[in-house]
Amino acid sequence: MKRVSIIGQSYDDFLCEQLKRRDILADFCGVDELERFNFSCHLLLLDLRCFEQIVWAEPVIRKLHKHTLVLVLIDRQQLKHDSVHQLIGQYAWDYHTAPFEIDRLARLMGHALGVIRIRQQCMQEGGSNSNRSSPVNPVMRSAAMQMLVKNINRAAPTDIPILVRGESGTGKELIARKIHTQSSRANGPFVAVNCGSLISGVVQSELFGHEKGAFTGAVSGHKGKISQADGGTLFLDEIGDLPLEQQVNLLRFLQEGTFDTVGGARAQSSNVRVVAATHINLESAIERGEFRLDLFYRLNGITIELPPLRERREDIIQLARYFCEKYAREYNVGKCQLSKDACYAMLKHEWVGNVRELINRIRRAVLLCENGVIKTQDLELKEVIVQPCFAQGLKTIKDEVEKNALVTAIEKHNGKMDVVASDLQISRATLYRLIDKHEICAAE
Ligand SMILES: Nc1ncnc2c1ncn2[C@@H]1O[C@H](COP(=O)(O)OP(=O)(O)OP(=O)(O)O)[C@@H](O)[C@H]1O
Repeated sequence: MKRVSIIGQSYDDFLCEQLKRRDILADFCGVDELERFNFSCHLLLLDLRCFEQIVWAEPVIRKLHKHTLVLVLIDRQQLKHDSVHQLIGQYAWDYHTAPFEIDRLARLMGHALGVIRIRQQCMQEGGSNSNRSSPVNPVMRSAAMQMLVKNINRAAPTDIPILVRGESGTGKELIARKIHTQSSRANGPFVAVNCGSLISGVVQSELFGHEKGAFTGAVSGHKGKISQADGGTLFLDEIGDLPLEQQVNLLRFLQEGTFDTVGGARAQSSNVRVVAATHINLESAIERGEFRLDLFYRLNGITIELPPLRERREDIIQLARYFCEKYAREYNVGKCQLSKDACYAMLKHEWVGNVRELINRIRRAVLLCENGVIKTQDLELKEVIVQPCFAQGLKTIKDEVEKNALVTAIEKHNGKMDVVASDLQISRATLYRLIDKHEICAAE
């Protein structure tokens, strides 16, 4: 039996019965009962049909585990509201519009549950060989990301703890995996723990493990995440959400290398490199007394600050193309291209959900677009009226064109400089001078 959590309805007999017939168990939760909701569920159906105001929905979604898939149920006329558009664009894996058709909805859920199963399998395989689960090529073309790459290259081979900071969806976990694969521990496990989604009461057992019979229901011993990561990297995501009493235990482990399992008589040890991540301001959490200063110093050997996507707009189109290709291949829909207007709209958009929002919009657009061309509407973005901006001055415009031509040619020829120079009909010396002038990072 598969399970789905439904927020927005107290209980719906008909829906419950229909889903049960299809082997799906539904847990209903009204918006006034959210304190009892299990935020680490796998699939959430957000029923927005009876709500005029949906301001409560975003904070709920933000509390979910990041691998939770969100389906949204809405009335067609709600699609006219910007807030609903934004919510779907940023967070939804898919949506279902009324009239409510149980077959269509069950198919959608079946598909989502299938994706969840495949992801879980991949993550389990990734636990024994982390290379398999990390995306091949993180897009990092912008100057800001190139700086970051330099810092990662220096810090990764050491065992120094790293704190990755950045807004949600900027790629903190991806960076943590990159650090792991570039470290001497690359052949060991990469174990990720989302401290925000650990269920209170079992946090200590999840992190440190428990012995058989340690508490009611502990019918066998359990290896905690710290032991699982022995010889590899422990990625502590959303570290700001770790309860204070567990912060003390973690600090002890980081200082002394030992920890106690729940119900264990002897201290255990594990050899891990810790990479932690946060999207909240830990300094403010320390001032509020919610995060320990000594733990902050322990975790923060080096800080890697991931800029939000709106502050590295040079990456937007490349990321969009990367995910376009990826999903076109995955969904077997043939070649897919971005129209010029869609590119302008993406460059103007604020991307509050960062790369995760971009992925959501592109994935849906790949499925919805016609003739393999993604238009602005397919991305559910606002149309941008492009006016020639002569105010920039001719020099700036020329410089931009020159830089774009260089970057495109370098990419096209995989950094083979003699071929790039010949394609651009300039000498190698001029090519290197221009690469320096535009501060392009191009390794041959
Ligand atoms: N530079 C990048 N190139 C390719 N994919 C990226 C890049 N940055 C992020 N992604 C993808 O965006 C998605 C979100 O990234 P990730 O989970 O690492 O973000 P995060 O900052 O850890 O988010 P959260 O704070 O919500 O945990 C992932 O699917 C990741 O693979």
